[in-house]
Amino acid sequence: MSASDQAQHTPLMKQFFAAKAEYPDILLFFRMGDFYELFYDDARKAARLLDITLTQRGASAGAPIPMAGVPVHAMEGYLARLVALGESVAICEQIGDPALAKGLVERKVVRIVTPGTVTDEALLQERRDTLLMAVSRGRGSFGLAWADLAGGRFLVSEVGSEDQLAAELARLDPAEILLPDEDGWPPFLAALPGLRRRPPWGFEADACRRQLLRFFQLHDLTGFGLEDKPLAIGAAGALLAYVEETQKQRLPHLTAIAFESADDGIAINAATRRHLELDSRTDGRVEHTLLGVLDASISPMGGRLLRRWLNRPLRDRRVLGERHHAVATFIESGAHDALRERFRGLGDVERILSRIALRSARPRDLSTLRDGLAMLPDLRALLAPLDSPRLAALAAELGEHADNAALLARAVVPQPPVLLRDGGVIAEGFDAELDELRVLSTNADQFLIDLEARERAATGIATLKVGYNRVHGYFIEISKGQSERAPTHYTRRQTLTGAERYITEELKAFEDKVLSARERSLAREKGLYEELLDALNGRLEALKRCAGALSELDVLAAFAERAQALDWSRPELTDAPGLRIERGRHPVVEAVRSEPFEPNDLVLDENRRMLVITGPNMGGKSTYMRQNALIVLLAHIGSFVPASHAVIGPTDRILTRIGAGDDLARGQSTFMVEMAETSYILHHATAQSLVLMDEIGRGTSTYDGLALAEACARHLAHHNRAYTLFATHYFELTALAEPGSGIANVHLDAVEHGDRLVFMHAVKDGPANRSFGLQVAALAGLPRAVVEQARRTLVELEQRGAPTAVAATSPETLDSPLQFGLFEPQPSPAMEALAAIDPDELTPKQALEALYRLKLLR
Ligand SMILES: Nc1ncnc2c1ncn2[C@@H]1O[C@H](COP(=O)(O)OP(=O)(O)OP(=O)(O)O)[C@@H](O)[C@H]1O
Repeated sequence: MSASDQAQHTPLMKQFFAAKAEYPDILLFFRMGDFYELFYDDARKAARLLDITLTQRGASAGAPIPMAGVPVHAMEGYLARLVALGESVAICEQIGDPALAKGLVERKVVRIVTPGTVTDEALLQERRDTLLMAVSRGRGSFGLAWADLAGGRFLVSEVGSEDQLAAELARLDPAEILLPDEDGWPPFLAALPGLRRRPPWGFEADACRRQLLRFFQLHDLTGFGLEDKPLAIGAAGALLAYVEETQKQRLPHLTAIAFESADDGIAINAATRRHLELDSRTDGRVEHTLLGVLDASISPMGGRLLRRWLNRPLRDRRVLGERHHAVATFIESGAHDALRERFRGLGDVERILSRIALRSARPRDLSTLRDGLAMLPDLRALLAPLDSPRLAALAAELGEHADNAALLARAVVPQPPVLLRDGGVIAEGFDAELDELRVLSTNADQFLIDLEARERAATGIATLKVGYNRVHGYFIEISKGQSERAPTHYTRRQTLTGAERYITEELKAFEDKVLSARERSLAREKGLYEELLDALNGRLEALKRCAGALSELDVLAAFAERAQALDWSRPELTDAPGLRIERGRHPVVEAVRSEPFEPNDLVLDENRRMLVITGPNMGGKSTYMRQNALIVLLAHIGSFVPASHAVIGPTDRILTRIGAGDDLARGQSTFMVEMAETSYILHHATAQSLVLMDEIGRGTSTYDGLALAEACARHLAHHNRAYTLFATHYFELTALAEPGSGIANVHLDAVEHGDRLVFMHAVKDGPANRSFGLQVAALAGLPRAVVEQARRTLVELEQRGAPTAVAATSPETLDSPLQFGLFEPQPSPAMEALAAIDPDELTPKQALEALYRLKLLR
């Protein structure tokens, strides 16, 4: 629509176009009375996304205007849906009172809601961070900044490759991503929801550095460890500019930037995260995930911290050792039960503090904070006798906060109303002036009752009433029939069908006094509330530390509860390379199964780096592999583990290749995905990595698959020297386990009981001897005729001697290329003789002689 077109529009639509011009890319909610209306393309888009009716509004500039609207009272729900879809919304309000406005009421965009910057309780998920992220780019490397505005956290990092960028995006799962508006970004980024392109100069390091210095009021960024990190600075600056632009207010709760080094965590790439189903399943559901089993935290902030920990296992054995020790201390003392009981009344202190900083805290936020702070002495007393360095440190971090607790206890009524608007939040006795104003307005009721009685007596009209209405104020009401008897000093104020309303000098004077007292009392209360927020903001840093300590205590207490309830044990993290797990279990499979879970051991060390795992389908190969990865992961977040004992050496990465469906969205076939993931593993696995390979080569023809699987196994064992669990259906690979090769065979088993197949689920040394593929297929309900046909084909194949053994593997031969010739039929004199015979040329006698000759050649 051109400017000249717009000139012909109605004044209202002109106002709309002016507001829309400032926010061309996002939806504009335009307040009109009890509705927020959307027009033109916004209306079409909202109608589609929110399933609301697309209508038309009159005509402007000669054409009807497409329009859709949402009622003001239901706005939060619609906003929540839009931000969940990655959409942003500018909210344009009516400024001033429409009743008083001459002509068009003034309107202004007062708030911008974007998926990554929301802080309203109603728009956030309780137990999941909502992150805004910015990504900057250098030569082959990237700077990342992410902020959790609702939690008051701001972090940055730098990564050296697209793969690492993808891994970080998968880990952090931001709701909104800011990218410089340039070409050449990897395709996986373009597909993410909540993507927002920003001018590239906004990511420029020097300008961003200045901006950060201004925002944090610093002289240099060394305190944040950022001085030599231009990419991180560029991302942080771009992020901050966007936040300031959209929030239109101060952000005192962003007090620092923390640099997160990738080396501090165990690297887990996007595929591995998906395969291990840490906090969501491949089908997107969250039940039956590791988080589902592990998260026994009570407060929402504890839940969020636990999820953060789970997604970033650490390598620092000192930190982890302290966590394990804290969990053990809880279990020994039983103190976690009492602590958890207290936490039930805790509330989301972390987010409340952010709302206090952003000045959007509601009265009940303050009472929740008050009750939380009042708990601190009790919590500290529970922690005091415990002998654990981490718990002692957390008790100190909690702080005293006696002054804050006392202030809130004095200031806020025990159960405040939802909104400050109607008053009644600040407690009696907190402020003398407020108390006085309140007495005035409360005494009003008695005054009116007295007045009514007096006037009834004076006039003799028993039905005379004193009342109040918002437009006309106080009045004396006399029914029509009696109105003749109204005294002369009554001035008529309003005539109704059945009654007349009057005012008197006395009532008017009273009205002025009371109304102003009520107004002043509300204003006073608002002022006091603001002062209260100021006071709390002055102590924000210490309060935030307290919230952090509360969250961590909640998580550690939850670990203790889980360890006890599920019979998990304290893992041992050592310098010695390798992995020894006794009676390990899969935490999720165990939780879901009704029958008992069969525990299994695992030993991997310098001389036993790879296990080739064979066994029937459904035998438990995948479960066994994953349970070991999950045990390693749990140990590295500070949790106990589902095993009777686990000793775990240094681990830098967990890498998995586990079958999943086609990645049709990215146009890749199953085999392509399989090979891409395998390639990533072969390029990244080190001698400290734990690698799970499940059925490599299954996605292609038998020979190709076998050849690839074998070559990958050799590479992992010899070049990467990673600790590898290699599950396969190719029995040929069991031949890799030669003495000195560092490779060993283990297998799972099943036994047939008549028609039934019983899976033992126990991992035993050595290769499997049968696959039971047909039995499992029959169990799965394949038609009997098909299974019978398959059985006949199998017998034939076995008689023909289909692929059998791979060359024996010794360290010397590990490097040699795969010998394809092994799989081809060996030349045999009998076969050659047979090929030379033409049956049509032979007499019966010659045929018989030929047969005798062939028998001799065999
Ligand atoms: N140790 C165990 N104890 C009890 N049940 C188990 C155990 N391991 C596996 N199971 C059960 O067996 C099922 C199949 O296990 P899993 O998927 O690991 O088999 P698989 O050998 O990888 O099969 P496939 O080769 O078909 O992929 C699991 O869903 C689980 O219910």
